[in-house]
Amino acid sequence: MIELVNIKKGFGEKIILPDVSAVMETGKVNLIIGSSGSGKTVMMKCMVGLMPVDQGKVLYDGQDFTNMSDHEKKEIRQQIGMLFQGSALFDSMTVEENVMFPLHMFGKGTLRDKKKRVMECLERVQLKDAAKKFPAEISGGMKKRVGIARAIVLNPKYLFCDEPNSGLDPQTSLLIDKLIKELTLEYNITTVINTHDMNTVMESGDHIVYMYQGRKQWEGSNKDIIFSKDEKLNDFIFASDFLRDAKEMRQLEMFQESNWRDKLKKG
Ligand SMILES: Nc1ncnc2c1ncn2[C@@H]1O[C@H](COP(=O)(O)OP(=O)(O)OP(=O)(O)O)[C@@H](O)[C@H]1O
Repeated sequence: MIELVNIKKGFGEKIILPDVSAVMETGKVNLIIGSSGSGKTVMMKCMVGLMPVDQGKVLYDGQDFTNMSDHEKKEIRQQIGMLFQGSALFDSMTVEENVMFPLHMFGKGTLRDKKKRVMECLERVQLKDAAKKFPAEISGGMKKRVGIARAIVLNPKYLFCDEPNSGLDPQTSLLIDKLIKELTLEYNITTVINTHDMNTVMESGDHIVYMYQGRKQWEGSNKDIIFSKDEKLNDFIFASDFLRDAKEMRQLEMFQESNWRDKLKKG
């Protein structure tokens, strides 16, 4: 579990996150959503320590990351996997070498053990056959999967994904979402995804934090969204007439489920 406690972050006079508190839950896909400029990336960078916070703290399973020594921070960082926007693979390295990279940096054990672990991860993302290829020789979806294999190679407790679906077609996006969700459950990872993708929200949003102008405007699950009365959230998620209609249809379907009265009361 990752907790943000009263995080404040600004640049000069400009305050981006005035006071954010949120919990990223273990074994769940936690999504940070919000329009452009709402502070999602700044929040994620504060969480992983790429940006120092002005006030407040970030706790990793109860440990105060914000006030740790560099040595202690390094230990937490080794438990963090990151999937960057655009995959950020090294072009001059093969798929296998890209996935090996974190093991060379931080991993213990023999070269043989490391190679075995790399192949396990490539197998998990169904890319064993592409091990000797270079990034230029594979598709965007495959690159994302290499990025995922690299992010999980050190068995992370925490996984951060920045816009994992950017540049992918809807079908490939769904496959990537499914893979991230499966890995999250399989290894009980605290996964945090920064996304604009509404498919991801509706399919993978176990826990969603909606940011509006640097503040946490709403939080809940993909099921709660259907019944949310928060106008800003509704304008953001159900932006088109088509999606508003789809929401109403889904509400009708869910009304027929047993606990609909509770959902309505909750809002
Ligand atoms: N290093 C920086 N220096 C100054 N301002 C910054 C810096 N990084 C971000 N900002 C500002 O913080 C605000 C929030 O930016 P952020 O990148 O977090 O938005 P976002 O919600 O991730 O947007 P997008 O969805 O477009 O990626 C923006 O106004 C941005 O200009």
